Amino acid sequence: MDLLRDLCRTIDNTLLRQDVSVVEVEEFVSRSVEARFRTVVVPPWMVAHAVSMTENSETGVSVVIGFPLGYHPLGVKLTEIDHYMEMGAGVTDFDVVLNLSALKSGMWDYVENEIKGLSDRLSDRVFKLIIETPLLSEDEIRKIGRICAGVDGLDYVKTSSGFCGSPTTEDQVRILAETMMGEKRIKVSGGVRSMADLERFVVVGGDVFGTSSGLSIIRETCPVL
Ligand SMILES: O=C[C@H](O)COP(=O)(O)O
Repeated sequence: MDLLRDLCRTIDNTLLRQDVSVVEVEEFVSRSVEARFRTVVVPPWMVAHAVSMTENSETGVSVVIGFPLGYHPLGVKLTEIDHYMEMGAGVTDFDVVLNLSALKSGMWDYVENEIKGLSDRLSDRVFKLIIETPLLSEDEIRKIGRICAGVDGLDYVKTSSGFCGSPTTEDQVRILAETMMGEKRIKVSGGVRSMADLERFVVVGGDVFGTSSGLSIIRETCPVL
């Protein structure tokens, strides 16, 4: 049972479908709190509700920023962040999508300044940067990995929004882990569907996992949950 508990503490259980109803989110948050998942990730307009539902539990709330495409100006992302900061410490984690358009344009200074600007604003929260590895070349993963490794206050590099059309692969995680050499933790997300997926990503360097299959993954081990 301890192993199962440790496993749940590595999972940000995610429900971000565009057409999800309030009732579905409520059921999802209740079950996630029972399972003691690390955090729940819900549509932004229901974050305040999730915060009230997770109060006094071991489960935090992650909010997504600039989601899912990431190409909002930095000022817009910061305004979004401030909106959730006002909800208090119950919004524990911020998962922010990087500006991939700037990255693909070779605007590495812009990219680095964006990450630093976000990190300054998120100094007292868990800051995860979504870099969308399925859309990046090996060189680009290495370059963004090196930048991320050098930014104080960035807690996790997260592989994918889960909305980019392709899953995260083991190779992408391995390259990222090699490049960052333990300087930042890695949240693997986008296509993590089973315990076997989770295990293969642990082997290549995943520390925590974002998945919309959290409950079915733990039910592989404990069917009563
Ligand atoms: O952050 C997590 C992702 O949105 C989940 O992606 P997934 O639906 O592929 O599990």
